[in-house]
Amino acid sequence: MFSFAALVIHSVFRSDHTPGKQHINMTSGYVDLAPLYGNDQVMQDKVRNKDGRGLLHPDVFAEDRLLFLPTQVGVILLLFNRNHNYIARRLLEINERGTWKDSAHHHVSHAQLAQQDEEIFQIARLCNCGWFAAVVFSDYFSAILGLVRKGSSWTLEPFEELRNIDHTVFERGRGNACSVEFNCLYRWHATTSLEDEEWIAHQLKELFPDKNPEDISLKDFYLKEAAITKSEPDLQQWTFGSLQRETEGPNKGSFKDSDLAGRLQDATSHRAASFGARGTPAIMRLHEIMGIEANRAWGVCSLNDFRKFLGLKTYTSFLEWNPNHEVADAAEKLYGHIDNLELYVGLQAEESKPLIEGAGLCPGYTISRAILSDAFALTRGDRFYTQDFTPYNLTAWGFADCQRDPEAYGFGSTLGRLFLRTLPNDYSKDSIYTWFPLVHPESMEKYLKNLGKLDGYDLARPRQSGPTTTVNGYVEVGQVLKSTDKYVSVYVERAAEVVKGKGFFTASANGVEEQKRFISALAPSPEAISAIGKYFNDKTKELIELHSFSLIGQNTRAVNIVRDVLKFVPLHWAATEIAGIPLKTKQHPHGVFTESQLFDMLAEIYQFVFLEVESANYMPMRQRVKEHKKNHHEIVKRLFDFGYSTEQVVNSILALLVGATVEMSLALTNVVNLLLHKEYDSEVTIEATKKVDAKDLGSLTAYITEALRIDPPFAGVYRVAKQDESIQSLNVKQGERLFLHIASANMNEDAFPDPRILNATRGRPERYLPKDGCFTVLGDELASTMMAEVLRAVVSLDNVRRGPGQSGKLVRFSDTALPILHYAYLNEKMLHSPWPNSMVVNYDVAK
Ligand code: HEM
Repeated sequence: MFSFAALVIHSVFRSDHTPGKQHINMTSGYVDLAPLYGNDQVMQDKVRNKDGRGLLHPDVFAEDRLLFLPTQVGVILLLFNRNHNYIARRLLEINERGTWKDSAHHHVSHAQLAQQDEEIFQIARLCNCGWFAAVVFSDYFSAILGLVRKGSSWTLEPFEELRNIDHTVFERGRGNACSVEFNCLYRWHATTSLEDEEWIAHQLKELFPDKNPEDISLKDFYLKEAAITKSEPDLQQWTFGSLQRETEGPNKGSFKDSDLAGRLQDATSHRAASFGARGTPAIMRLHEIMGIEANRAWGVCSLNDFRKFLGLKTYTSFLEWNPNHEVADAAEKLYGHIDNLELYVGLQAEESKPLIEGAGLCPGYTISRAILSDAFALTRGDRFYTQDFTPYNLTAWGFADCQRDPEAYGFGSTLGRLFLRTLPNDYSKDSIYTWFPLVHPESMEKYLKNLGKLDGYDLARPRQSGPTTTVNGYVEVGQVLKSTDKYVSVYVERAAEVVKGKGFFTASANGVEEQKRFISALAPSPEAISAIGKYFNDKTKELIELHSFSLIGQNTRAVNIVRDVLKFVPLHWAATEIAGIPLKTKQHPHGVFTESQLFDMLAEIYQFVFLEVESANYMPMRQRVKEHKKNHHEIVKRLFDFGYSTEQVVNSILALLVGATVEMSLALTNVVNLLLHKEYDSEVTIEATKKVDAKDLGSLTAYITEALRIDPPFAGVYRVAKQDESIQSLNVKQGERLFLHIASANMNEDAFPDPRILNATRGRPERYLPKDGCFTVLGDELASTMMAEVLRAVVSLDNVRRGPGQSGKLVRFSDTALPILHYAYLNEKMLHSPWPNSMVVNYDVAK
């Protein structure tokens, strides 16, 4: 808590220590992460890597004063360095305006690189500052106001547009200058924990080995500070708190994740001290003298003057200010009259607020009253958080990414999301250390117990999880996929978290048998398979017809093939034909769910069970998915009405609904996208487009197989090894988590000569890696037939082609942070999602 506070104050204060210049604040006075980015161009240039991607050097920051603070202060700031780089990488990958190029894959001139580096860097910086402010207004304020104890995710909204009573606009974004009084009331040295106190003692011993702490003078201190500043090494070499940078490997130059997490978790488990008179540790005597001297040099007002200014009652006696006789007497002896009580001492030694219901931080009342006004003024006055805080300036994704999320776990925690993003193997998805890092774990346990929410959290310190090994080789991937007894998926455990009882066959231990039984009931004969195929062909044509619109004066029609057709064909079949859930459409207004509602529910279940969920989203999504199951009483009821009698069958239907719809839609999208390949920037060459014969089901199926080799719906799958094994160069250990990168393995030159050529007549079907997803759920024949019939309907359109400009493109990007997604898309909230939502095609009709 107070280490984060130290970051806030270092963002807004940097008093010059040069004699005669102490009144100068050398930083901006805004919550702008100046300790990370520096206060001027010279310093900013030192932290930037400038290779065209807008990145910072790994694990650096600009503020040398942090090297003298307890280690965890610098560690939190390093996480903001990592967050900057995460954001910058995503900005380039998403490339919303299409103006940047990745120099790893394209030739880019120096001038262009410099310009794009500047653009990406500045946007990432704005977004990262948005994150910092979001932490201030979530975790930090929640602790200050005591909201976290109540389980509330409410917070102050200082940035909003407000009106005065006479309807004029209440000012915002008009600038800020931090007051000296704010500097004075924000010196919270009394809260230093015992562990940090020891750390300061140790540090002073190192700086002044020959002196007792009480003998160190201000002059000694300033001289030492100046000498250290002069001899500072390059900031890429800085280390602090005995942390060591890695000297080799892919993380060269960075600190070890586990070291950083260890320091943070230690700090969470250390108790802060309370505010109030005689609370500041003796070892910080000098720091306090500096504070008092600075305030006198600035000529600040008295405590009573300050209270008058704030509209508070002035004190009439020392005892009223602090009812502790010893403290009041001492102050009276020094200052004579209460009106003479100086501001610094008056604020720091005022009686502190008792820890009672509704109380939060518990400093003295005057500090607590003033701090919020100041915090409000300095953030609301910042144009970057008000008028200029727009999707235009931050990009749509960046703007969405840095919003405080009241739905986030930990009652809307932002720090938890930051930890899971930047230290993914060292913070766990449900630990209280992750979601309430500013509160002592023992206290948090009590609060959660009172709220009846202990169940949702793990009280233990997070355990480290091993990193995943990515397997790219064709032979290795194939071998692991085939050895289903030696390498298991984690779907079973995932499904068990949200689906009660047996029968969810797509994620169950004996799923293959169950699946076979189910499919033989569904499609017992070749005729039955043909009939289902016909349904898919008819439905595709029907949806195309329904959603097409004409272009004026031409015999051209257009349809959003992804949003209105491919997304919903499999859904219609599974919902209405199998589960008996009528969909709510224009023609059937009394259906149960709209197409999108059902798609979104099924997509979330699919993502939760089969895909990788961004760690910070895991717990909220788990909750929602459980709710979907509950809300599914309608589906379930209908299934029982339909004649099913056991939970097992209901679960089987759900498994089918989930496994045969959303992923098939994505696969179809990729196939159609390749089919329309023309005029599209791609590395793939299409050899056999003309050979796609709408009349020949076999040719359509071969085309689909080849298209999905080149552009599979997901990049790969996860497996866990049940024992040690060596496969060619791969040495697997029992318990190791493997990510089988199927998309890479599919590009193997030996198995598929000229792998980037889409050639539907390759033959040698055994060379294709085992198909996953809907092919496993429905069986190869049924799934292939369904998809081929959809494709047949699309290729039968006369002169089918991409819609003009952006409308005809499948806008997507690779997201290296979620490797399982071959491509990611921006959803309607502008956050990344595995599911596509738009691509327009045009086709001709007779006049
Ligand atoms: C426990 C570790 C800390 C140490 C060792 C420490 C040390 C110092 C030192 C040496 C100064 C310079 C004094 C001066 O310039 O007059 C200072 C200033 C200051 N400290 Fe701390 N501090 C710590 C924690 C905190 C915390 C938790 C806060 C409040 C949230 C805080 C607030 C301030 C403020 C506002 C200043 C004035 C900064 C300026 O004017 O540039 N400090 N501290």
